[in-house]
Amino acid sequence: MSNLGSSLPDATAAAETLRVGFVGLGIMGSPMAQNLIKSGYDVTVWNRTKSKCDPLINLGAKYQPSPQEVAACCDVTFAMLADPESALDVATGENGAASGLSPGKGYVDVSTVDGATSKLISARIKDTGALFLEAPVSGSKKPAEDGQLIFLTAGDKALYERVAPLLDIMGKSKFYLGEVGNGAAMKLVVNMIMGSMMASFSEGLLLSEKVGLDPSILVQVVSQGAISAPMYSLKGPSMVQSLYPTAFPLKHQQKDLRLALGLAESVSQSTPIAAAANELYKVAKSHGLSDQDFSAVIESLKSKLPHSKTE
Ligand SMILES: NC(=O)C1=CN([C@@H]2O[C@H](COP(=O)(O)OP(=O)(O)OC[C@H]3O[C@@H](n4cnc5c(N)ncnc54)[C@H](OP(=O)(O)O)[C@@H]3O)[C@@H](O)[C@H]2O)C=CC1
Ligand SMILES: O=CCCC(=O)O
Repeated sequence: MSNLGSSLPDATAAAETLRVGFVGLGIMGSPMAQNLIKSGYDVTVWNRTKSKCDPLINLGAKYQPSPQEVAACCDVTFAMLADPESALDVATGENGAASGLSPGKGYVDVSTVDGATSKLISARIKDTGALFLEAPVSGSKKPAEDGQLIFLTAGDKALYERVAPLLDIMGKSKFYLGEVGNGAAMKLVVNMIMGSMMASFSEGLLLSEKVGLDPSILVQVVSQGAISAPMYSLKGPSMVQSLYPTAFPLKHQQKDLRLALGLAESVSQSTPIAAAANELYKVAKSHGLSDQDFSAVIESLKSKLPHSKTE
């Protein structure tokens, strides 16, 4: 029986009594934490850039000045960080969450990272006697706002069960995939497919235009056929206008392709389509499009690229 299972209150009464930490309040973390606050949870937040905490504090969240102090005063702490480096640092670095954890507590990392990073974080968290769950999400800014994310979890089953009511507030479904690393791998495979789909869609939009077709009509045709995907209907109209309002930053999509290619390499799986797509995202990054939506990858296929910038 886990410490967490024996020392935390029953899930049925959890909303009133469970103290929830949330560190990392970017595009995804902010709406996820907001949904927990609105559901009545006692939420304590931290973010590297403190000003991003303010809207949540105004909604009733408490604030602590470090991940360590968040973890120390909460039963369960969620982390939504940019990449493997920041996820590792916030969990295990100086004043990181691990230094505030102890038996009876839990740490849930919902960032998209590779399995090796997730295992490092897990080992450090488990050293403290706390429980660990990796739980990256499928779904972007709007699903995060609407509580419609898909959680891909792995790790301590007792923690999965304990936080299930919270995952149900932030998401529409959740998968428990066993050992730490499996959630990360599932997420990377999904985002590898997504990155290639977006690159291929970009080629189609530009080709249609070049042969004299209206790319807006291509978007409509695609949306009614077998290759229809919400992503094309959602992003297509703005891509046609060369507009890329950020929901999923391009730099994160390229990070996910890079990590997925590493995963494929580790098992000698051939992934030439994803490798080609990754090159397009790298070109887009080198032209200053990192913080635009990942649909801006289309710009890397245009003969006139936006103003160049070295990153
Ligand atoms: N946006 C999306 O559609 C989706 C994103 N994801 C994944 O979720 C994660 C977060 O994405 P998203 O919210 O979009 O990203 P953002 O870039 O909006 O937010 C990143 C967060 O990480 C923090 N951060 C970055 N570097 C550090 C550091 N060195 N130390 C401490 N904190 C740091 C940022 O803090 P600060 O505010 O100070 O910069 C911010 O809170 C990523 O792993 C991404 O791949 C998963 C599903 C969908
Ligand atoms: O990691 C980002 C995923 C975005 C999405 O699933 O729409």
